[in-house]
Amino acid sequence: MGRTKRHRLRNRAYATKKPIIVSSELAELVGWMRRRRWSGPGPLRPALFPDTGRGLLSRRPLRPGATLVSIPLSLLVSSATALRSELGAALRAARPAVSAQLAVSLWLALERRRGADSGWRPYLASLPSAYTTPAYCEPRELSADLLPEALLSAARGQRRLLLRQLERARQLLRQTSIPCTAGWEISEEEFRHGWFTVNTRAVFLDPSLAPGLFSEDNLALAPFLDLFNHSPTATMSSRVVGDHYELVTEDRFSAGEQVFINYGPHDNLRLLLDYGFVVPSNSQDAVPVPAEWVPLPAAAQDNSPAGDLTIGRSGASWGLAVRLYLAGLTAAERAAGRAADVWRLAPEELTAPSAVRRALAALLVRLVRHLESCLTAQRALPAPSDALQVCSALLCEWLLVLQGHVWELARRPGADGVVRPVYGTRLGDVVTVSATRENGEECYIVEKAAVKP
Ligand SMILES: C[S@@+](CC[C@H](N)C(=O)[O-])C[C@H]1O[C@@H](n2cnc3c(N)ncnc32)[C@H](O)[C@@H]1O
Repeated sequence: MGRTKRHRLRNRAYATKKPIIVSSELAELVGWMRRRRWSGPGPLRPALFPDTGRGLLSRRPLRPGATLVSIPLSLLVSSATALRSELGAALRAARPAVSAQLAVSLWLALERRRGADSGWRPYLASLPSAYTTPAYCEPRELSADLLPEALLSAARGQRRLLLRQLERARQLLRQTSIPCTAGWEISEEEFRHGWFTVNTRAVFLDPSLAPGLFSEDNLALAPFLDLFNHSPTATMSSRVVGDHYELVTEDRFSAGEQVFINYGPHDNLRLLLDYGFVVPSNSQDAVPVPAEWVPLPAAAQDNSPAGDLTIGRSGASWGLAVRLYLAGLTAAERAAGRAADVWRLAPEELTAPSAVRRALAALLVRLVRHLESCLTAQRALPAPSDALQVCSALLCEWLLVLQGHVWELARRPGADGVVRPVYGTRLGDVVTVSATRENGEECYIVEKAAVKP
């Protein structure tokens, strides 16, 4: 199906809020798989869903224990497939050894290049033409105005990794003499498509089932099975029965409902980076706090264990609570050995002292303001990429997490007459965004404990 038709269908799905059956789009894939000993889609039917895009719908009620799909192992694409291809000799000779992801990505790019001559064409045609991981953001979108630090550095890291792997892929191709690759310098776009096809769609596979070069080789693409979308609440398992790879659900689905599987207990940042989407109200979500926003006095650094600096639905992570606690100790308290308490106190005990509560209240407001400012800058962009729009969705989810702890109470004029927001927090403190300091930073004043936690 062409891009325009797919867009039209998607718009219709969003407008009607009902799934739209798209089996015909995948009829070629299904027919091709059937000719390769696949028994067929069984109770499933591809459909376009309003909230999650293309996925699989159940045609009849499914009970816990039902086998969702059973795919012949011969249809899985793993590094073993790449090793059996004309890339095999170069992959075997590569030093240091390449990763399974690189081998499969390169194999995919090569098969796409073969076009109609590829024996895998129906599968390749079923793949999305682009993805929405941050590596698909426009270069100008990877900026500190638009993305908070944790997301920006992860996105930049993803791009650097991609470019390094592209360089290796190019070296490997130069060592082959495959007719269709003569004079071909694989482009960043071709390689990126292969890389994120693997990233967003591969399943884990026991290496003994598809022995490859790589001892840690545990990924495989599974045609049709890779149409399942993710739900954090889905429970399922995989197994190999004879020469088939199967997924078994532990959930119940009614007829006409989308059937989900579970990609793992990922927070939304991980889902965005690895798969290019976020889940609304993801219970795993936690908002990263830049380390430089919680500086530690030199004397406290020895007692600071490594740990996540995040704020989740239940409050500050242990690592963040420890840092705030250590930063809030007076010299006398430190001299009295209070820093060692961090090893035995729970997060809520660490954040109980008023100095810590006040620092946390100011931090919460600073984070809210920072995310809002990134979102405002994103919305002002004339043509944001699809990938940046998913980044916006992540920031909105993060704001929702923070809004469980802090909210705008009122707006009132300060001593200088300028009207500024005042925030209430679950810590019982009121935070005012005060005037900007000389160095340009906003300054947050914690005024009084007025709001009951
Ligand atoms: C294994 S594929 C699933 C099939 C895919 N939707 C398709 O059209 O081919 C994984 C991709 O599906 C999308 N996806 C999966 N679960 C989702 C969800 N709960 N919400 C939105 N998109 C989801 C993401 O783009 C992800 O990278």
